[in-house]
Amino acid sequence: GEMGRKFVVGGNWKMNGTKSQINEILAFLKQGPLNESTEIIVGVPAIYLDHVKSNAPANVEVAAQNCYKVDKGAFTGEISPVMLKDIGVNWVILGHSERRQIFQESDELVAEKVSFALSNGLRVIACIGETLQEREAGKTEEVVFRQTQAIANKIKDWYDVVIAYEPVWAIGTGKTATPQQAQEVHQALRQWISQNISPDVANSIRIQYGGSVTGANAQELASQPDIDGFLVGGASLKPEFVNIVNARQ
Ligand SMILES: O=C(COP(=O)(O)O)NO
Repeated sequence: GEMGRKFVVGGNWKMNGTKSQINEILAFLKQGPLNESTEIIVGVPAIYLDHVKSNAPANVEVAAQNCYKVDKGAFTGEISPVMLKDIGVNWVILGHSERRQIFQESDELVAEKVSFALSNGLRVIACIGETLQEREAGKTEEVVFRQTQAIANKIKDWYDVVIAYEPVWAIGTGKTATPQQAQEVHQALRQWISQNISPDVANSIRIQYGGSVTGANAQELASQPDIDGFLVGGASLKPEFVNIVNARQ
């Protein structure tokens, strides 16, 4: 990728899959062919993490879709980053818009989760993005800067962080941001990072685009200089995910 940033494509399965459906996904991932120079991470429902970890191809990393901000204790239903490391899971998706919108996770809680996950040796895909209302009010940049600032307030090192910019109005809607719309936000965010964190972090951090990415639109999006990969929902459950992984040669 640009400036030596390794292209990274995440597949967020969300709350989808049975063991047999997952085995079908693993089969098409195994068949590939998957571009060797692209980093691939699949976001798996927690209950299947060990199964996928044990059966995924070597070049496919496994991520949890959430975890808590404490290592153990009386937090019924929650998952600890320590447990994820214990079963060899090295990635976690945090702050997904569905966690923020449906499960009311605040910027603060997301930032605490990111910080705790990193301090426990996990790598993080940190999700940000504006709602349609915020975009229509011209607040897109204000929102994504605020969400990134909240994380910056809690962490020191960014080398184990990938940012996923996912405009909420494009998630699951079939309404994809145009390559220009996406590039504009990615570029503004990278600029903001350069000014508010450091030029080094700005140049090296990967910023994924997410929101109705498909095999048909992935290549044009991938050609944008500040788009370093994708976080794919619906299409990651289908064989076309292979085309999305290979969108940048
Ligand atoms: O939420 C998403 C995007 O979902 P879709 O690709 O289904 O729009 N990625 O985390």
